[in-house]
Amino acid sequence: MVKELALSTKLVYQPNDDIYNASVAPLYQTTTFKQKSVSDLGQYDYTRSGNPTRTQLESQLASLMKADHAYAVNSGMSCLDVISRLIKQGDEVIAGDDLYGGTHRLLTFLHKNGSIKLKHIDTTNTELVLKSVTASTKFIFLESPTNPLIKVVDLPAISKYIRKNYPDCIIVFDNTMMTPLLLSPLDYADIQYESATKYLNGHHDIMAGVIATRSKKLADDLFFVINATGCGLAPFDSWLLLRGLKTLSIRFERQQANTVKIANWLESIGLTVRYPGLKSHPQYELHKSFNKGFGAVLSFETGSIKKSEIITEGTKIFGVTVSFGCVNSLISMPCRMSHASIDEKTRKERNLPEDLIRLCIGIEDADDLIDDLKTALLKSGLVSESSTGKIFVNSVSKL
Ligand SMILES: Cc1ncc(COP(=O)(O)O)c(C=O)c1O
Ligand SMILES: N[C@@H](CCSC[C@H](N)C(=O)O)C(=O)O
Repeated sequence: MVKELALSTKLVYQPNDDIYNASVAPLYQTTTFKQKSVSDLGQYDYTRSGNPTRTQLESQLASLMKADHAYAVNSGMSCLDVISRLIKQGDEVIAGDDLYGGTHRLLTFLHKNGSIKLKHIDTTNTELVLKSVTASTKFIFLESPTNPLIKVVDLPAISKYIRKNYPDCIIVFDNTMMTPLLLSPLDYADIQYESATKYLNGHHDIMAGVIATRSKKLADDLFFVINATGCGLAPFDSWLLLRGLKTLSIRFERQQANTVKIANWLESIGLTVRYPGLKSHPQYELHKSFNKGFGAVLSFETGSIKKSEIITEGTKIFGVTVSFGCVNSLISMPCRMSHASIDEKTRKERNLPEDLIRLCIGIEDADDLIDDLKTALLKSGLVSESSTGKIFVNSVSKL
């Protein structure tokens, strides 16, 4: 039996069949392909329908995602747009109530249009999910750990129940936070998608998304929409993503190691930190039971919007930036930035704290990052430094 290559090898080992044996897959920066005859299209005719650079990327992504079919599109939101076009008018859809703000925005738009019947529920409450899914539920949208509250969804339990009782319900999983390195969602879900803008590319220089499935029927339907709407990833962006993928494993390893160190430091000074790699996380064991790591995003509250603003704006190495997965460390206030598309009333209903700070850790030196945070925390007055250099939280005042 041939031993399967490890993901870290598959990321850099990208064989291609270039006629000149180029070490790096060539970039086919072309819109059209000449045909042998009017009736013989050949493999490619038009880049919206297919392009060799995109095919190279898609076959690598399929292998990484343990999928039979993978498609590269022009953003993570395009993935959701394509998938949502498979929903038939009036179909009931269940979605988590702590999904990424843009996901909430598009699904809510479709609901208000009357295209879908959407129920937002707390999908980290497994009992509630099992009670809420019925024969009318055609799609369920899940994400874990959630962004930005870092709550864990019991994907294996939910999948087992749905597959046994409602095999026609399509389980869609957004794996942006974990990447194929830490989780293979297709072991549990019918469709996996990821914003490749984040870790897969890793350098914040392209927008991209990936949709993967093991079902031929779903793959055909997804491809139809991608070709019909024209959201396939452009050749140059496909080429850049192929390059970014090569360092995913090494980047993510460093990002996680830094995050563990920073999460422990923040906890040690008295803050309550949301990170599934901390034993204090209420779902630490659950997360560990089906993921191979903890990721590189954490969040914490300060008890004061003003202090959160001073901390966020008071860092130097951390960029005040939306998004995550970049080699650079980023700091943000989700309610003002990435999740501002969720209105204030809904944020309140979903217990999304307005003072929440999200850290997305990069590959810099962890001690430099801690020093940067220390300076900003001291500036905000949230923490003090003792004569022996010990940092401690003063008190978490009310909002
Ligand atoms: C979890 C998650 N899914 C999907 C998206 C959408 O991806 P993109 O920005 O590439 O459209 C984002 C962020 O934007 C995200 O955080
Ligand atoms: N203005 C953008 C905000 C993008 S947020 C990107 C990312 N998913 C994150 O969580 O930071 C928008 O309106 O979508």
